[in-house]
Amino acid sequence: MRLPTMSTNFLLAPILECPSDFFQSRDIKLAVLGAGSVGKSAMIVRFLTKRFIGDYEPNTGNLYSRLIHVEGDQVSIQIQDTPGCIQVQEGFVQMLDSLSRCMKWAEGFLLVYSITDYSSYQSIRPLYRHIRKVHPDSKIPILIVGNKGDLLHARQVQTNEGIQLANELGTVFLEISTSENYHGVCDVFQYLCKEVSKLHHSSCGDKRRSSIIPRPKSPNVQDLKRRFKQALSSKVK
Ligand SMILES: Nc1nc2c(ncn2[C@@H]2O[C@H](COP(=O)(O)OP(=O)(O)OP(=O)(O)O)[C@@H](O)[C@H]2O)c(=O)[nH]1
Repeated sequence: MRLPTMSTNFLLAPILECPSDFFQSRDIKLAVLGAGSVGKSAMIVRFLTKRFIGDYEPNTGNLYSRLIHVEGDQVSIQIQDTPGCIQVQEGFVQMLDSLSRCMKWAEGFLLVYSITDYSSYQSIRPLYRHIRKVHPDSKIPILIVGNKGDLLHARQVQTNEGIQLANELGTVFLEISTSENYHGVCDVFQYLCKEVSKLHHSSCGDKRRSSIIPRPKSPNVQDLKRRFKQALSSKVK
């Protein structure tokens, strides 16, 4: 097969410079964080399998990869489950190195507390600040989730407190029950995937715009005629 000649190379150049993910979307990388046994693993498994599985080994940080549909498009997602052993001291998060690495890696975050555990709610603000420090770009999507919404008799965090916190931090908030409502869990992940995909598309648009090579100006017709005449007259001489 013949390779493209110079002129077709010129046409291809701007396209080849665009990263391949312009045509095929990149993986969506999400992290689920929360202090204590707030239901992180249960939420992820519920979203990916539709099943609520009650008992998990204390989580050491599983990474889940799946193909899912977001607004009709198939996308590949990776979800990092994280250990709940996050300590908050004087408003600052103490965490393992692996968790810090995960924070850098992720492009969208679910911050989960349990409505039955006030201290898990109190850790959301420091976690949020930590993410903002790692990602100073304010666009990174973060969603606050109050889980275990079915355990009303054991409620320690009022729905209003979740809403207020989200308003204060400028994020979105949802109260859900992983055990009782698959759709709530699904909404949470779908929302985050959509937000991350929007960012992918806008960043690819920016890269594409900056990678387009300006097209050389084509000589105008008068100029071509003049050069043609010149060439002819020099041959006649
Ligand atoms: N009633 C009720 N229980 C839940 C819900 N979500 C999770 N659980 C239970 O809460 C416990 C902890 O859930 P996990 O998913 O292991 O929590 P985790 O945040 O991953 O915990 P770590 O591994 O300690 O980080 C389990 O017994 C779950 O069955 C819920 O919506 N309602």
